[in-house]
Amino acid sequence: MTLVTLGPAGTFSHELAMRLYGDDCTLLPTIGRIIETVARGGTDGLVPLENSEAGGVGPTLQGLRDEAVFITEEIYMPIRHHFAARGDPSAITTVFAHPQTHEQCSDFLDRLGADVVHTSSNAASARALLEHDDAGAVVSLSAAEIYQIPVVRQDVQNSSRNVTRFVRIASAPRDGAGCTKCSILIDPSADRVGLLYDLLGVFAARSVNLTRIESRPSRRGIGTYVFFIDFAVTSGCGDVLAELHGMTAVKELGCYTCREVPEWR
Ligand SMILES: O=C(O)C(=O)C[C@]1(C(=O)O)C=C[C@@H](O)C=C1
Repeated sequence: MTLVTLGPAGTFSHELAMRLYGDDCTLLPTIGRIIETVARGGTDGLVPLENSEAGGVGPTLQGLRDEAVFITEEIYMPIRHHFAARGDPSAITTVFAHPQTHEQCSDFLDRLGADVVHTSSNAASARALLEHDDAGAVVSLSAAEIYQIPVVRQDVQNSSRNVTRFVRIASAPRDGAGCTKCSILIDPSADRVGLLYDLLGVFAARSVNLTRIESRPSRRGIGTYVFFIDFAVTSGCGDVLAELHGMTAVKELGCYTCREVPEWR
């Protein structure tokens, strides 16, 4: 089966897809298109979900909310960013960087003081550099190698423990075997006193451990939110889901296995 992930060649998503699943990848330019393609069926996808420094990846959270896709595996990968430049690095006035990368390398980029131009991926940043003699770009090592651009400074990420959590997505949920975590999206149609307290109380009452909660705008106007919730698989999970369904709108985003990949090089 071919796997769809973020292109062009040399993104972290592409690098991880090749490490885990081999060469058979279809590369698309946006996360939104990857998720739409997976929802149509026939292929799985690999997308970034959150980063230890920059938090949730907006287009992935949006796609999980809007499309009929399910998480089937989560993968944690350490992320190292490098600064590449053509020409004199001290004369650079423009740097190409993906928005997530910008946040993960904000200390370095702020100190550099150049204008940051956002791109659609780290590989797109490397490609943009090919067309500009006097610019810089923040790129992955694979992108620097593929597009043959010189790295002038290694490891420009804010934190040496920079990790991105990727998810494999499919058009159908996986069966429960071996799953360690589940994700849901809660969309409370109306705000009321104690709503979040009541929702979280359902987990506490069954001793189910919440591993993440993230609120995102509902897109129904300012001040209304939806909640992305991850929780560990334990015996009380089925009861938690049944109870939540009785209280509010819940979208089940899948239960999945977990793996961590080591730093590559
Ligand atoms: O642009 C890439 O290389 C990607 O694979 C995307 C992405 C992301 O959006 O989080 C993946 C890993 C890093 O956190 C930075 C960028």
